[in-house]
Formats: sequence, structure tokens, C-alpha cells
Amino acid sequence: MCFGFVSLFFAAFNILLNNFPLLGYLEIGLSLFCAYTFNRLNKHSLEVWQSIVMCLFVTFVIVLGNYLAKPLNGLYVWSFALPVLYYLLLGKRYGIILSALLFILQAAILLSKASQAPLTTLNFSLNLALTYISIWAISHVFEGSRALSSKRLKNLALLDPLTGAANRLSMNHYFEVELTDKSQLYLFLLDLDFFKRINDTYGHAVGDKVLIEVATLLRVVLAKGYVFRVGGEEFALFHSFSAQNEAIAMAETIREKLNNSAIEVNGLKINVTASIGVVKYQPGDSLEKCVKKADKQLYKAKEYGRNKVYFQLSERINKKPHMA
Ligand SMILES: Nc1nc2c(ncn2[C@@H]2O[C@H](COP(=O)(O)OP(=O)(O)OP(=O)(O)O)[C@@H](O)[C@H]2O)c(=O)[nH]1
Repeated sequence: MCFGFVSLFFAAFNILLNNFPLLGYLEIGLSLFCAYTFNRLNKHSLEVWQSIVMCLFVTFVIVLGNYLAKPLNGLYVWSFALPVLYYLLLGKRYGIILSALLFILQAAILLSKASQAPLTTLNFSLNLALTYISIWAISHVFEGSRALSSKRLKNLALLDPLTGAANRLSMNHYFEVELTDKSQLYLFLLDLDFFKRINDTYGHAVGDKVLIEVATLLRVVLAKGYVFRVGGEEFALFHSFSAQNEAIAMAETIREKLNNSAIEVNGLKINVTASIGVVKYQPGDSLEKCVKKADKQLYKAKEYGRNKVYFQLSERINKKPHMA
């Protein structure tokens, strides 16, 4: 919005006083784009294309202004603000590329007007170049540490610290925001059987390691799906399948893999089994409802002996659950 107001001010200045109508109209366009972006930002986060257009638009206006105006007007000083904008909006990779490009462009334009004051002294040109490079370097370092802290905070908020699997909060975000096509979505609710015995027999630390191994195995077997740890020894798995049989087969594979392979922890071979409740997403169902339905199937798998997969397409369509 700040860029929008500044741009509008210069538009009036360039059209009414400076006789640079082309630049003035471009600046009006830029202010409109800034207002549009500001308005959208109130409802959604900025999309990459909007950030790119914003950076390129501002750059074009400033470079064109520098090209048209005399160096004495000092338009080139606006270039100092641009590395900050590039890094803020586009991150380190594009920040470095755009800052370098701008430096080359502006230097080439200013050098082509080198005979015009105040660029006649080497000191002045050096000061300009070094100030730009300093601001660029600070933006680079700052964005690097900002991105790292942001990633750490995100991991803290969204990942389960023990297994590294995504947590319940991530599951809500994944279901509500990221998952746009749920038409072929299946939810598996998996609970390890008699996990308390593992803790009681081998100790909590070994139990922790078993959970880590199980989470890894689930991620490997599910490959393209998503694994969330939603309770102590309970995991929710999301995957899309084109047919119900594929979903059941995958749940079976997971159950068998756990059943057939002992987990090795500190030289101990520990056998774990899991019960799995499977449901297909029904249009209109909330995540809560989906989980509730899967939980119902999981409960049956536990009740009827554990180490089983129970599936129900929907209460309306398939009254007979699959049982493995
Ligand atoms: N090591 C370890 N154990 C955990 C963790 N979270 C929960 N648990 C344990 O998981 C066990 C769950 O026990 P129960 O709810 O009785 O279930 P279960 O023994 O798996 O029996 P069923 O689910 O009925 O088959 C408890 O002993 C919890 O202490 C964890 O992060 N690490």
C-alpha cells in the first residue's frame, strides 16, 4: 500500500509537472495493482505470481524512470529499496537473481549517462554501488535467518517431535486447505495393538523407538499418501485410490508388513501388530465425521480380535464391512 501511495504521488508529478506521461500512467497502473494486492492480502496470502508481478512492475517503473530522467533527478535511489522488496516477497533465490539484474541494469543506464553530474566523480559512483551492495547483503542475510526461523516454527507447530510425522493440527490444515480434490480420498485410522505391553515389557524409551520405526514404515509403504500421528499409538493415513479394492489392498499391505516384520530396537526384535479402520470420504463430510466413521471401523477391528482391517464404504451404500 505504501508503494501504491508513493507511486500515485509520482504519477501526478510525472504527468502534471515533469512531462513524463508514459511513466505517470505506468505508475497509476502500479498503484492500482498495489491496491488490488493489498485488498486480496486481507483475505488470502499472496500467490507467487502476484509477488513476481509486483517485483517486476516496480522494477520496470524505476528502471524506466532512471532511463528517461536525468541522473540529477535522483530517481535511481529508489533502487536501494528493491532488494528488500525482492527478498521479502520472493525469498533468497529470486532475491539474489533480481538484485543482481537490477544492479547491472541501473549501472549500465547510469554509466551511459556518466558525463552528467553528479556521476562524474569516482567517489560518488563507488558510494552508490557500495550502498546498494550493503543493502542487498543485509537483505540476503536477514531473509536467510527469517526463513530458517519460520521453518523451525512451522516444524514445531506442525510435526510430532517424536516420530517426525505430521501432527493433528497439520491434518486439519491438510484436509481443509491443501486437499482440494477429495473425490477418491480414503482415510485409514491405525492403532497399534497392545502397545502398553511393549512399554511395560521393554520400557518407555524402547516404546518410543518402536513408534518412530512404525511411523517410518508407514511413510515408506504409503509413499504418495500422508501420515499423521493423531494419538499416542494412533496414526491417521490419507491416500487417494481409484478403486475401493486398491484401498483395502493397501491397508492389508500395511497390516501384513507390521505383522510380518519384527522391529529392531537396541538389538531386540519386537513384534507389533495394528488394527486399521478404513473409510472412503463422502462428499460433505467434515474431517471430524470422517475420523469418527474410521474410528467406528477401528473399534470393530479391535473388538473382533485386533490385527485386522475393517472397511466401510459408507453407511448408505455398503452395509457389510470388509474384514481381513
Ligand atoms: N513409549 C510411548 N508410549 C506411549 C506414547 N504415547 C502413548 N503411549 C502409550 O501407549 C499405550 C496405549 O495403551 P492403551 O490405550 O491401553 O492401548 P493398547 O495397550 O495399545 O491396547 P489396544 O489399543 O486396546 O490394543 C499406553 O501405555 C501409553 O503410555 C509415547 O509417545 N511413547
